[in-house]
Amino acid sequence: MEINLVVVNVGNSRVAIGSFVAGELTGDVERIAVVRREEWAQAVERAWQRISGRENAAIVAAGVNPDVQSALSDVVSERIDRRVVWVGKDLDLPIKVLTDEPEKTGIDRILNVAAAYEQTEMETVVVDAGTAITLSACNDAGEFLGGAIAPGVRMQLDALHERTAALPLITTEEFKAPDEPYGQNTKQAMLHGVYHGIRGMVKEIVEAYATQMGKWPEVVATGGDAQALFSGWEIVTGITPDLTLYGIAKAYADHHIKHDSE
Ligand SMILES: Nc1ncnc2c1ncn2[C@@H]1O[C@H](COP(=O)(O)OP(=O)(O)OP(=O)(O)O)[C@@H](O)[C@H]1O
Ligand SMILES: CC(C)(CO)[C@@H](O)C(=O)NCCC(=O)O
Ligand SMILES: [K+]
Repeated sequence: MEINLVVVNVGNSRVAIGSFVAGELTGDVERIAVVRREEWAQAVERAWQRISGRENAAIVAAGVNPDVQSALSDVVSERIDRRVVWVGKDLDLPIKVLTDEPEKTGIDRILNVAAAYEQTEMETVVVDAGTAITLSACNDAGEFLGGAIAPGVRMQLDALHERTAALPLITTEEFKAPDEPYGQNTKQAMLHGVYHGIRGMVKEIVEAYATQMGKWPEVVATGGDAQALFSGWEIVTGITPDLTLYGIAKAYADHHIKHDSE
């Protein structure tokens, strides 16, 4: 079956939109703030125009943000006269999820692990540095084990500024590895706290999971802050920008392989 899809990940801060044409993620992925509804609606329409004439064209989405997800469903039915195919609701999850309540585990985390495991085929930890920073682990059979949830970069920087009198706002563009050994001014000191704090957390948690697993896992990073945080770091095996979108496409392909022959 040829895969022609618009894939949409509805996050907490941004909507990510990509197109798979003949099975390949083609063209730029657009990331637009969830509040800019008209802009992301137009991006979905543009993405649809790339694939609409093709075999089995569909719009497949996943999300962790119910209000924006229902806005996406409305936009797609009004402007494209299609129904969004939702992973988890209309499509089976692509991996087995061993958490206490799988339906409450973030679908982005599940899809990240599914997409990463497809490449690694071994114990894997995905670090998603988005609005929240999540770690999500699977065993060597690709089963989702659980993980960790912590505040993301933007959230940490905003909280430091908003809840103090003296701390400045650091913009996303300013966020990078600190270049002073001790943080000799306020902004450098904040970068030391947030940048090294997150890397230290990731290292500590990966070490704990490696001990549990009895083996060092592959560590794959994704999300808006992955490059700034992890570029060139030996703990992270690779940075894959659009992991969740690959997970959405995989869920669609797996579901059809399983059900079309029935
Ligand atoms: N151009 C940008 N606009 C917004 N955030 C950006 C940008 N570039 C980098 N970031 C960083 O990306 C992070 C948000 O990540 P991302 O966009 O992956 O999250 P998201 O879309 O809200 O997804 P999720 O809710 O799934 O984490 C913020 O902490 C911010 O620092
Ligand atoms: C943790 C976030 C916000 C990360 O996007 C998302 O995966 C989510 O809302 N998860 C639900 C809670 C859980 O994963 O256990
Ligand atoms: K994300």
